[in-house]
Amino acid sequence: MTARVGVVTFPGTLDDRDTQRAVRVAGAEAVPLWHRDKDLKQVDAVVLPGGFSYGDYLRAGAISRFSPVMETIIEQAKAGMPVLGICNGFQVLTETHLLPGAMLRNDNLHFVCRDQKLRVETSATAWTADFTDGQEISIPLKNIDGRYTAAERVLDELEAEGRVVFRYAGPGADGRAGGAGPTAGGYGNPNGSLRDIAGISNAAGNVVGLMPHPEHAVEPLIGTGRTDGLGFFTSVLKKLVAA
Ligand SMILES: NC(=O)CC[C@H](N)C(=O)O
Repeated sequence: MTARVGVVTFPGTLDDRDTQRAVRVAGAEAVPLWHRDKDLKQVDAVVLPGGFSYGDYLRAGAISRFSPVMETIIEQAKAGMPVLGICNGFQVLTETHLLPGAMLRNDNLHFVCRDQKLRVETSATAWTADFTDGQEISIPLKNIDGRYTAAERVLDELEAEGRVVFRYAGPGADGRAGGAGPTAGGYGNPNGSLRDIAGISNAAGNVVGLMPHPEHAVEPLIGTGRTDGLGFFTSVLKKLVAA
């Protein structure tokens, strides 16, 4: 049976089409979910794509948090359903408190758009099982509110529990360093995120959020031609088949 992966569209979402395509390229059925749907149409997993949901008013992700679709997603995520938040989706996940911390404006106050190298710190999540620990990948990054922040205590806890899933690890494979911020460690960290954190998971490992965009790097003919993002979508399929 083909796994069904829901892709949420809020007003202002940008990357839902690319995310649906990435799901299909990986071999699953992409199920569009509208922000007003409380019913998740029996999907096995959900992706919250990038964009500017509700225009990023108040704060990125702050209004989406109260949408009907999120009510059910929060419930299901707590029951173990795999959820991936990409960029604006990660911002929504911190606003809902499914993931700890918050996203601040990039330290250079600019929208940063570049190819970004990441280190996959752990393959022990629903969305990274197809990578190896320490593997370096390059996928696009494009945001203005990407500076991950959390209390020291929370950061220590994330590290101790192996929940830092991705760290910024240098400019992307295209070698362009564009947009690195003033507090960044060399050109590696593009926005001043604490401890170079690009993505984290919840304690159970089913909910993952990251700022860079795997859905834009799944086909050799598009973009940088790299397919490093495909592993996110194939990882969750294996998990669903095994379940
Ligand atoms: N690409 C995106 O998802 C943009 C995310 C967000 N609205 C920001 O600019 O920070």
